[in-house]
Amino acid sequence: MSVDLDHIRQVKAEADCLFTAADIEAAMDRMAAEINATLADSNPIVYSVMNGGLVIAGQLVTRLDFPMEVGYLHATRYRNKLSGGELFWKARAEHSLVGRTVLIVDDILDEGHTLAAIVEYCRDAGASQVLTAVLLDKQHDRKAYAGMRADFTGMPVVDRYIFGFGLDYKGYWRNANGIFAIPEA
Ligand SMILES: O=P(O)(O)OC[C@H]1O[C@H](OP(=O)(O)OP(=O)(O)O)[C@H](O)[C@@H]1O
Ligand code: HPA
Repeated sequence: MSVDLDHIRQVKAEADCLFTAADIEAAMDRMAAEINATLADSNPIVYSVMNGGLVIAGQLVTRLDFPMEVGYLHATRYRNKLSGGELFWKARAEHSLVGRTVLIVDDILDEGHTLAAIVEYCRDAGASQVLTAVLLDKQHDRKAYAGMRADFTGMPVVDRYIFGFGLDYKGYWRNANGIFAIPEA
């Protein structure tokens, strides 16, 4: 499928910056302090949820100062589209999860179906404790279940389609160093 790069560039040029790189750094510092205080003695496996979790997970783990294993899970619900569908698994855990503490790191808790399914999968695979960390928690009442929250959250974000710092717009701009919202129609 061909991509109109002029359109991709235009979306970035016209987007609203919701959080700067400095805002994100500060949020990751706060998250890391909480995670260091909570998980230091748990010998966890820390999983990035690909693709969106790649950027936050990479930068978060360097702030964590205790022994851990790291890896990735790949589950996608949006598949480069602007609204979510059925969860599609591309890669499951390589480690045995039996008796382990698992920390799942993702870019965003939006409706939460992705994280809910991953948590259920880790529990079913025998993990003794499954915790979740997200950079952003989108504010709306469409969560997978009422009151759903991650165990560690960086920042709340408004209910708009956003990109940057792992989040994509049509597969692009995961590399944008900030959180941006496409203009409202
Ligand atoms: O809370 P939800 O409504 O389930 O949405 C959150 C998920 O959606 C995005 O992934 P996506 O399916 O777009 O795949 P990607 O990580 O490859 O972008 C994001 O990275 C989360 O994993
Ligand atoms: O707002 C979003 N932007 C990009 N990817 C997403 N996945 C869930 N919500 C979003």
